[in-house]
Amino acid sequence: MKLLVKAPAKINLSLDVLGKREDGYHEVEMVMTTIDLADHIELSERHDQEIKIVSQNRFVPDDERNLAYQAARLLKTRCGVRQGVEIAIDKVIPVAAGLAGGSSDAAATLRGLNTLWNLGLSLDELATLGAEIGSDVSFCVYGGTALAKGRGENITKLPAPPNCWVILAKPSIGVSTAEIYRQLDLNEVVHPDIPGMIAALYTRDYAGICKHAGNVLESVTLKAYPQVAQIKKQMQRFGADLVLMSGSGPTVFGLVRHDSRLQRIYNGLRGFCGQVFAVRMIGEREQF
Ligand SMILES: C[C@@](CO)(OP(=O)(O)O)[C@H](O)COP(=O)(O)OP(=O)(O)OC[C@H]1O[C@@H](n2ccc(N)nc2=O)[C@H](O)[C@@H]1O
Ligand SMILES: Nc1ncnc2c1ncn2[C@@H]1O[C@H](COP(=O)(O)OP(=O)(O)O)[C@@H](O)[C@H]1O
Repeated sequence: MKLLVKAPAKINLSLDVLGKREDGYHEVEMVMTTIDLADHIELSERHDQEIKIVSQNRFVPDDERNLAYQAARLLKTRCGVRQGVEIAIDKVIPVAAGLAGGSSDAAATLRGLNTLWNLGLSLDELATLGAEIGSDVSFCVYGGTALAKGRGENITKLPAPPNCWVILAKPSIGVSTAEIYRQLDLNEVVHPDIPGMIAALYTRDYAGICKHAGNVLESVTLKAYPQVAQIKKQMQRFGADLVLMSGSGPTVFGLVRHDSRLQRIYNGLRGFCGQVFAVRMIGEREQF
């Protein structure tokens, strides 16, 4: 039997870091939302016990370093599953981009195998397991829009943002999340107004969302990679309503409501930047 699962990317509308923890991670508060840019994962039953990763993308590891592999191995061990699986990843989300591509592949694998292997686990149980794989996996298990606390695994559902376009610009560099957190100096950052962002989501206030968005990791990535700061400036100049880096970067996203302005920004960035996408927010939890 085969099963197709969608693994959508996320953007961080807000990302605040409150402090460093004893376990080496940082205490965060993030408002995250899923967007309509997704990897496609095909899960096929195998009659041996192996987990096999197949992907055409040379940046995607095909062994146990792959987060989807780790998701399958975790479910196999915890639920005592004997069967194997082939996980074919059709990679659309740029790798190491701040868009949680690997985390979303892991989350989609957890959801998909829960069905394929008839395990009967709830989304909450899958999200708890996901946290063992990576900080962003729990959010990706649910999708939609949420406040993420702790190291990212403590999820509270939020209303979807009002409908708008998201333009993503990914320069041809990859960024190490661990390295960006390591270089963060909390004395230097301006903390975003997370309660303001949450209130704006509840009142469907698009201008309020743009006003209260912020990402403290920009203080590191924009300095270390001037091309990211330059893309941000370009997108602002082309007239996006909000321009912000997603996660640890290097992807920069812009929000716009009007099609005419979307065209102008999209055309202006193409040729100037490695990869450019124009997508919709999903915002709501999907039925998986
Ligand atoms: C920055 C964010 C924002 O959504 O996303 P990305 O830019 O990776 O997409 C996340 O916090 C990333 O989540 P994720 O990529 O799952 O991180 P993990 O694999 O758990 O951790 C990678 C490394 O980042 C650091 N890390 C991560 C999360 C956190 N709350 N504090 C940290 O200090 C740790 O050094 C850890 O070893
Ligand atoms: N399924 C996967 N897809 C992409 N990258 C993966 C995957 N599994 C593991 N990785 C590794 O995770 C790292 C981070 O990739 P990714 O999840 O795309 O970025 P980010 O954490 O910035 O959102 C990459 O360097 C890659 O080697």
